[in-house]
Amino acid sequence: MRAAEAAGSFVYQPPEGEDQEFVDAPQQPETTGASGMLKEETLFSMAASEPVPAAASMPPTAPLSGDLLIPTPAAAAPSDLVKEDEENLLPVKEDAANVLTLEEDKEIIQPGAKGKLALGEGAEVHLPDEKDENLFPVREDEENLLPVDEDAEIPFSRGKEKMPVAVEEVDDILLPKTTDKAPKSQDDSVSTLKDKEEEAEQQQTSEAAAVPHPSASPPLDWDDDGAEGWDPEVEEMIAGSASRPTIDQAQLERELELDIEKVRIEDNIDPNDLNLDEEEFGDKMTKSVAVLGGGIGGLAAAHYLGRLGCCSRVVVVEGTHRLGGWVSSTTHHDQVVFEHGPRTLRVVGNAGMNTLALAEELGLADQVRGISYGHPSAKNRMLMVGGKLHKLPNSVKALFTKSPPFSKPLALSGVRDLMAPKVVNNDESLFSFVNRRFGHEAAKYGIDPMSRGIFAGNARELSVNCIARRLRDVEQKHGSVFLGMFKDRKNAVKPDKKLSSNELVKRAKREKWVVWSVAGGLENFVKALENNVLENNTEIWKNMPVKGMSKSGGKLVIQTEEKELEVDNVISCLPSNIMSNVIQPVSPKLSTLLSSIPYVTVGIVNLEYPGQLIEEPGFGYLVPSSEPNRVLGVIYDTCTFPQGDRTILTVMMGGYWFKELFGDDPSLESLLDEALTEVRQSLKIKVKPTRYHVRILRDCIAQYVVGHSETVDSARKLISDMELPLALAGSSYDGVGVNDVIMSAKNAASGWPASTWSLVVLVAPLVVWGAVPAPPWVQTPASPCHG
Ligand SMILES: C=Cc1c2[nH]c(c1C)Cc1[nH]c(c(CCC(=O)O)c1C)Cc1[nH]c(c(C)c1CCC(=O)O)Cc1[nH]c(c(C)c1C=C)C2
Repeated sequence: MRAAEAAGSFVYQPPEGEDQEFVDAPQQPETTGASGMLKEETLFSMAASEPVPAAASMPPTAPLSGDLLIPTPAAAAPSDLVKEDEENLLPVKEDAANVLTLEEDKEIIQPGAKGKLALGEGAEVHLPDEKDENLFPVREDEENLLPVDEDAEIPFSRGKEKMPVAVEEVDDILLPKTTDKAPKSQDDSVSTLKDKEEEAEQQQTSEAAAVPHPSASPPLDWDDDGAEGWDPEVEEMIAGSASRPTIDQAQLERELELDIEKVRIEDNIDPNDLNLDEEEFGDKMTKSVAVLGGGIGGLAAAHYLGRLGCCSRVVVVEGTHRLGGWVSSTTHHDQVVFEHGPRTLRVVGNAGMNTLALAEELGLADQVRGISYGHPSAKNRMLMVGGKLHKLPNSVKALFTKSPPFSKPLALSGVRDLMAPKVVNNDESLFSFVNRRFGHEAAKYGIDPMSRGIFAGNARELSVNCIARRLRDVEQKHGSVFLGMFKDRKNAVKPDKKLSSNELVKRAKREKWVVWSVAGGLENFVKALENNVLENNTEIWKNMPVKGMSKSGGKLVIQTEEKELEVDNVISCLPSNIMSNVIQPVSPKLSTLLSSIPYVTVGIVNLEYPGQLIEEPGFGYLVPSSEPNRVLGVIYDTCTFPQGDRTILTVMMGGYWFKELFGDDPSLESLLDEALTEVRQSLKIKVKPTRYHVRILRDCIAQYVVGHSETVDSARKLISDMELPLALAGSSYDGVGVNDVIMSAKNAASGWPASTWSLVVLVAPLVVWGAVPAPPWVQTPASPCHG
């Protein structure tokens, strides 16, 4: 269960006869995920002639699109729309642990908003009023234009002209813990703070701002980081294409101990295939396993357990009515898809290949849509600096040319790295590392926006040791990153041979995909995973938030509101902040460690406009934290996957700066206003969106701050010392990307002790996202995006 999933959702359905006023009124209820699966051409090459339904064509009973914040006891509703009066609230029962349960299938009249609410998947609501007919007409006319004058009030402003706000909040109602960082000083303006920080950072050239973590242990040796043995029979087993192997455990152990390095380099082991020795495997045949959390990690863990066929019982325990966690897609009545969380998956690296292989296994091969290396979305990554969009250099030649906002050719950063002195430390921030090795601009316009695009986080706090460990390790070993990567290239993680030979992976290589998604939205991946897991006789308990855990002999007992579950093993794919509460009765120390991992909240606004409005096609743009813009970045969704003659954008905001910029509890309308202002000012899009969707993802991305590796290692060591039959998996520990989460779940399911090894995969997104093309040392044959 994810924090957000505890919130539940509902759909607003206006009374008959009123909805025809809305141009975005769907002709049939919107769906999420596979239930709204699209045909190939629908999502990715929707006929250009397909009109956005006009107001007059709307059937009277059509539900309206848009989402509404869910008023929960733990998270005060940030929208007037639901705060207005008590009667507007959904009928809920609040249980002992402050968990909101929605009474499904009920419709209630919402007097304040002239409509009735009905529960349903997709958390949709639209609150019409008399003025709605004026909103969002499809035809272009004067009224569609937003005022150009920046000071002028835009027609979306709250209190002026009431808009049919389509909003939704996904809140952590189990643990209303806010870890967003407040500004260091309430009195200091953001820019003053930034100026001071920049001054200090510019001076800091050879001194690392190493911040040793209180529990810091000596850095792990890279070479110990995950390579053990490999047995082809075992690999066959985990791949599901062989019957249960007979393994000579002693021989396997000898091989593991004697030749770790050789095996790793020459045979491309799949570390996930380890630990399936006969004894343990035989043992597992009778074991029951609870998988906590039905996000992508929990489902993947259940899938791999099912594939191993080694457990007597597998139960996925999910706290909400839906699966998939932050992966969430809405399919509208006209088949237009909005993504509210992750939307594309990387191909690069073993973790990338593993997800592709999983997609194939799930029967999704012909639903997969790849974006090739030469595609504008793959090539054109932009930065918004000084109110202007700057394309990041995307060729080797461009590295030797001065390209704004960089004041010098980027190649000079490499030269600087060759000369900058090595600084010995245990860990430091990403910003500090890049600043001292590659210079201030590389930090300011490179790692800073990248950290916002991946972690929605602050590069000045994220850990280099954890996120770009290999770069730091080679610096420590060889004194320079470039030199070190070159000298150390043999030790780079090799592409897994078995994964490389997967048909879908081969296709991705052939077609040089960089990223991919699934027709109808990424949530269809979740649905396919769910179906697969159910076929394997895994039980899925929904609406069953985990309240606590206790030990019973060698077993663990999972407590939910309704029942208890005693199992031999537990794989927790819960976010660490939730798991921290669950594990408290078993180990307060473990609970404290887990609660120390911070999270950030992201505001997501999907905007849809008629026609093609993007002048320079690309993936979208990121905004460095030094810029005054109030958003993290904007994604050009329909540049990546066109959906007919419309432009769909996603504006991302908040993250580390959420509270500082928007307060604890901003209204969803205010976030919509922020998004529209950004799009108007930066992209000069002045027409009204025809459809939009606002969502706040509370505590959605774990922040791997300086010392994170030590925290995770300590947590896992404690579990091992206490001999708890528990594995920690998911985005709190081994990487925040979907690929990383799936790999982490696979490791947990196969019993391979998770370690910081898997964090190396995090280097890949940095390259994918880099201000520079991948240097030769990361151009592995498994990386089709880099040829
Ligand atoms: C909820 C918002 C998220 C932001 N980052 C992530 C989420 C879920 C997680 C994430 N985003 C990316 C990565 C690395 C690549 C990967 O592992 O898949 C991770 C872990 C990269 C990324 N960021 C954005 C997109 C469209 C992608 C994938 C495509 C690509 O690399 O080309 C956009 C984006 N995400 C966030 C922001 C602020 C942002 C801004 C434009 C936060």
